[in-house]
Amino acid sequence: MILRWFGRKKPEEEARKDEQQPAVQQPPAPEPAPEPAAVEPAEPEPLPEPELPPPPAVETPPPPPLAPPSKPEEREDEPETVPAEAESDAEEDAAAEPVAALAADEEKPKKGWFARLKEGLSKSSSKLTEGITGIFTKRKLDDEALEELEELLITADLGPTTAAKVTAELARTRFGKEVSPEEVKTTLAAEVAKIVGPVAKPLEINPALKPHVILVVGVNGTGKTTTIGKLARQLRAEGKTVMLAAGDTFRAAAVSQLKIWGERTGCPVVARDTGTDAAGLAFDALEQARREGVDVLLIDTAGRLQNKTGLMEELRKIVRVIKKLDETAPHTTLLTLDATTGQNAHSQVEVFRDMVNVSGLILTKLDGSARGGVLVSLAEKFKLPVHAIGVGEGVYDLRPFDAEQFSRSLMGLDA
Ligand SMILES: Nc1nc2c(ncn2[C@@H]2O[C@H](COP(=O)(O)OP(=O)(O)OP(=O)(O)O)[C@@H](O)[C@H]2O)c(=O)[nH]1
Repeated sequence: MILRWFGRKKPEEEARKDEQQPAVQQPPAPEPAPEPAAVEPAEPEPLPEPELPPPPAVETPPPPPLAPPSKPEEREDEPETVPAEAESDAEEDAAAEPVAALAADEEKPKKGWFARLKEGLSKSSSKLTEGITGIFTKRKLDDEALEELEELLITADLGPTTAAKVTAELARTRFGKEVSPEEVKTTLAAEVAKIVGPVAKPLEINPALKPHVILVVGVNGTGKTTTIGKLARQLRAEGKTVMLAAGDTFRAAAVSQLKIWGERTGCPVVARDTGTDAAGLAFDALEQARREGVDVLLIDTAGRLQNKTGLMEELRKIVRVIKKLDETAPHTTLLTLDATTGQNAHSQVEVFRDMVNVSGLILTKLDGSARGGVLVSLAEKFKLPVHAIGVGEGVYDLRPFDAEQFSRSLMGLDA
C-alpha cells in the first residue's frame, strides 16, 4: 500500500522497517514517535527542479514574534516561518507531526539500495570495467599492463596517488601472472575499500543538543538544498523534530525550493526576503529552534564562488553569529560536492575548508557521473568523513556511505 505524505500513518514499526539504512545514525535510545495527528491527505509534490515555482500559499497565521534578545550584527526584518502544515497548530506541529507518514512521502524505489547504487555508478564503472577488460584480456600482468591500468585509474578520477597505490598492490600479489579482468576488478575493489573505509562515517546527531545545528555549505548547484530535504525526511522518519533555515538569502529560487522541501517533509522553514542578512536569519532560526526544543536545525547557505571574498565573509559571519547563542554550534558543517565535477571537487574542499571548519562531506550526483572515482581521491587526500552519497534527485536517493558497497559498485561487481 502506498501511503501519501500527509495521509494516514503507518505504524511506527513499519516506518522503521522502511528506514533500514538511514543516512543519519540513530541515537542509542530514540524517543517513541509521537502519535500521528490526523491531517488532510495530499498528493506528493513532483521532485524539485533547479528553478522551482513558488510554494503553495501557506494560510496559517505567522508564529508568535521572536523575542528580541541580544541582536546579531545587522539584524533586519523578522524572518517568516513557513509552518510544517497549513491547517494545524504551528508550534506543536514540530513535535507532533506524524513521523511514520514521512517514511511514505513518495513511492519508494522498487529496487534495493545496492542495485540503485550500482546503476547510479554505472557510468563510472563501465568506463573502468571496459578499460580493465581491454587491458587484461589474455594478458600477463607486466609493467606495460600496470602502466595502462594506472593511467586508466587516473582518468577515472581516482587520482595519481590512489592509482599508484592500488596498481602497486596488484603488482605485489600478481606480477608476471595471467590475470583475468574479474580478478583485477575484485582486487581493485578491495584496495579501494581499504582507502575509503576510514572515511565512511554516518552522520551522528547528538540527542543532547536542542538543536544539533548542521550548516550545509557548497558551491551553487552541488545539491545543498536537495540534500537538506533528503536529510530532513530521514531525520523526521526517525522521529526527530527538524527545522530548516533558508540561509541562501541571495536567490529567491533557493528559498522557494527549501520551502517546498519543508512542506514535503513536514518541517518548518525559517525564511526571509531575498537580499537580507543570512547571519541574522541563521541567528533567528537557531533562537526559534532552541525555544521550540527542536532536535535538528539544518541551515542552507549560499554558494557563490564567483564572489569568494563575499561568500567567505558571509559564511564566517553565520558561524560567528550562531556562536553567540551556542558557542559549540554549528555542530556539523557539511560540504556538498557534485561528483560530476571530478577533480574540481578537490579545489572546492580546499576553498570551503578555508572558509569554515568543514566536518564532513556529502557526495551528490554519483548517478549522473562518470567520475565517481573522485570520492576515492578525496578520501585519500583529505581524510574527511564522507557521511552520505546521493544517487538521484528523489527523496530516498541519499544513503550513508558504505565503503564496501561503493567500491564493488565502482568496479561493476555484485554485492
Ligand atoms: N541526479 C542527481 N541530481 C541531484 C542530486 N542531488 C541534487 N541533484 C539535483 O541537482 C540540482 C541542484 O541541486 P540543489 O539542491 O538546488 O543545489 P544547491 O547546491 O542547493 O544549489 P543552489 O540552490 O543553486 O544554491 C537539482 O536539480 C537537484 O535535483 C543527486 O544525487 N543526483
